[in-house]
Amino acid sequence: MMALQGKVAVVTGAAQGLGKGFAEILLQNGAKVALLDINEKAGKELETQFNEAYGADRTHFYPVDVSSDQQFKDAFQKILSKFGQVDIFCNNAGIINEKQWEKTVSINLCGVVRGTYLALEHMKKENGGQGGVIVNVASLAGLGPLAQTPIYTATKFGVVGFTRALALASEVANYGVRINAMCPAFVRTPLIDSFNSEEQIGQFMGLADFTRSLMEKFPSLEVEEVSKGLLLLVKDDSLNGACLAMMRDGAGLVSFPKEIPKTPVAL
Ligand SMILES: NC(=O)C1=CN([C@@H]2O[C@H](COP(=O)(O)OP(=O)(O)OC[C@H]3O[C@@H](n4cnc5c(N)ncnc54)[C@H](O)[C@@H]3O)[C@@H](O)[C@H]2O)C=CC1
Ligand SMILES: CCCCCC(=O)/C=C/[C@H]1[C@H](O)CC(=O)[C@@H]1CCCCCCC(=O)O
Repeated sequence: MMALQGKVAVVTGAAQGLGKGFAEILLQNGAKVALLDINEKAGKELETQFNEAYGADRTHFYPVDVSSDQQFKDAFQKILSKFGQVDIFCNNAGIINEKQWEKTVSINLCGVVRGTYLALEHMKKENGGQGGVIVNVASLAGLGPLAQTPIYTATKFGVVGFTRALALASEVANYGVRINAMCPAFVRTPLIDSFNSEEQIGQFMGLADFTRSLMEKFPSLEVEEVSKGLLLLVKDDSLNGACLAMMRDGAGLVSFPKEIPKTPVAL
């Protein structure tokens, strides 16, 4: 089990919702945490709140839009200057916006790739790094389709595929870095209001009742429950390439088929 005392973590989308919960559980377990978010006001307020609760200088906020390469790189350098190292990197920032779908891809998928490559470059043993762990936040919608949000679904399938491929690369090439994904069902955060917003859902608003019925099938999780899942993926040294599915009735590591299950067809 990886001990978190003295480790340095980075969490994107940390100003509210799941990111805030992830940052807090890492602080509670002894890590220092760099908070990254596009929302500067909420981020700075959270920095003050966390430093008061967990000790001065345990946390610092960096304003970053994960869809900007430059902002991400500049912040990473500042984090290294302040904290000296990065051991844990959680790519959590994400949005639902089917209307501005290219923006959604740039944040949910490209943002995860940007953060992962920055972290990997620093952590990789072949570059003189100390190893570490990266956790990418996907969704249950990265394992099965959510009809109301095809672009969101595509980005989350992308996050799962990217994570699994890179985890395999890390194993084969011995990077010394573990890369895992989280796939929670609905979680009680401001994000789930998006399903009722025409601004964000656009042409798929007619499917709102369908999503509502799914929410009955997958009752919302609380941030604190999902945060325990992050801690597991960070601490358990045996996990690389793992996808943790989390639902109200329990969590589990997803078993992916070794062979493609298929029904034969005549061609
Ligand atoms: N709430 C839910 O039902 C579920 C959420 N997720 C995923 O969890 C992650 C976090 O979601 P929530 O906490 O629910 O959302 P949220 O909307 O409560 O928080 C998202 C945070 O990300 C920040 N953010 C948005 N765009 C950004 C950008 N370009 N750069 C930096 N920060 C940015 C926001 O300012 C906000 O602080 C997302 O990736 C989401 O897809 C996964 C499964 C379920
Ligand atoms: C271990 C199991 C994998 C099971 C995958 C699964 O159950 C997928 C379910 C989806 C189903 O195809 C139809 C759905 O809508 C399910 C996804 C529910 C997504 C909740 C995501 C919420 C969010 O990201 O905001």
